[in-house]
Amino acid sequence: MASRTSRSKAEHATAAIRPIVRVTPHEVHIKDSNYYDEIYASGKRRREKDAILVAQFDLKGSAFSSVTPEEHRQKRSNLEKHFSKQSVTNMEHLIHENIDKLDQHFKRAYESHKAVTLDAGFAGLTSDVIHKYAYGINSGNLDHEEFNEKVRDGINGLFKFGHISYFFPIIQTVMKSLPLEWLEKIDPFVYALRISKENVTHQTKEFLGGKSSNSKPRPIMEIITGSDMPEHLRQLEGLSNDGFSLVLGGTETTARALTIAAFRLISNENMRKKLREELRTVMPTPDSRPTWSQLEQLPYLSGVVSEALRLSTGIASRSPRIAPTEALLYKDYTIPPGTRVSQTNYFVLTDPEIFPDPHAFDPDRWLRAAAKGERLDRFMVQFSKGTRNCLGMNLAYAELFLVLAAFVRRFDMELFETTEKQIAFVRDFGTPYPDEGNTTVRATVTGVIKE
Ligand code: HEM
Repeated sequence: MASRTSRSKAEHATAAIRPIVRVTPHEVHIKDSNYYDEIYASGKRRREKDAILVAQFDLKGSAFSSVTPEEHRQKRSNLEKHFSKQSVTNMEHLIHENIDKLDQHFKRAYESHKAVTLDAGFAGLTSDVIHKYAYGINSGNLDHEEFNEKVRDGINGLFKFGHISYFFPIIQTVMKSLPLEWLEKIDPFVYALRISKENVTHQTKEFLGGKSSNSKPRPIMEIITGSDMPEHLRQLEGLSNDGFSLVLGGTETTARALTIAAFRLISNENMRKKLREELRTVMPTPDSRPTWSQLEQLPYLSGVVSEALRLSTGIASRSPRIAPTEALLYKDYTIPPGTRVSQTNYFVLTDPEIFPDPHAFDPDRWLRAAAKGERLDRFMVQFSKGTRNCLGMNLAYAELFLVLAAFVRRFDMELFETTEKQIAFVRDFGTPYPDEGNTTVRATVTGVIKE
């Protein structure tokens, strides 16, 4: 399959005439890490998304697809409180329950000497957590013997299909009207996308009809579809698409960050030992269950999490903003109001002026920066910035801290038939992909830590 955008092609294109390039007739790209906050601004500085660009994802009526700040605020405020730091802290037990399941997989793999596919395990975990939190259902990925290798098919479908439907919007209507059995044969990824969307719509409809999940605490979608919510917000399409963006956003990005970290930690024994020693302070035994808040205090683990987020990139594609009433000033340039302006997150996250030797996974860079009083976190744009930043970032952080702590404190692993090639960012389909297939890391479990 042809790649959507080759990373190196994009790098060369923007490097040639940096830092400001008109990348399409309607969009200006500014490659300057210090200018990011101007484009992705918050507060009173009005920023909109582009209606044509968001339409490619077919998530009508959702917070993600809102164009104006007013519409966005109304939709997002409904969801936001469930992803505050406090709310995520309150649902930590859900993450722990799924870590326990992953743990059992790794212990069985140790006994059977079979290789485990870590990326599928991590995507299974993030998907099971968000399904339970948002819908109160067990999506059961971690109950499969080999995890659920197909868990990411729907997401792949969305990103790959979104690119085509951006240029040919009519194709969305065609794909929706095709019988499922035909669609399965034509494109298994778009088929998986339609199945997951139909499931989410079905669940949302049931909640809107008054069904109770009997889950404690009540799942987010049950709360926001409740009869006590304002009627104009209780619309099936918008709510289903909000639920679908949670499920989509909550799976692949965090799983990829976990996979990149796992690859580096398995490959580097010194790093693993250093982290394990630090973890012993809050995990006296391998089975200890530290809290996210305890783990966040650990400087080396924090460095590992930051490097995982930085080098996994998050969203690879450009996501422009429009300042509808403000002319943006960049050096000698005045960008007229209404222009799409973007900056690719990857360029900031690997800017050698800010992160020397940018492709090295180096948790210590965070400790060195802190000792010098440097604020590298200002350039951590993987969750974007401003009013349209990531809704689920606290959940992503909690999962990263809790899963990586258990992974390193409890197991030793060796890579199995996996090289840098399988984790490299070569193709951009919304999130980064290697040359072929998904980001994949396979490993054998060589030790279960006893003390
Ligand atoms: C490492 C993990 C993650 C990364 C790197 C990430 C990255 C991002 C980015 C860059 C955006 C802005 C997209 C844009 O410009 O349109 C975004 C938005 C969003 N993310 Fe995440 N995300 C992550 C995890 C999550 C999780 C766990 C959830 C689920 C709860 C989630 C749900 C969303 C939603 C719903 C939006 C749309 C927010 C809005 O427009 O108001 N993300 N994410």
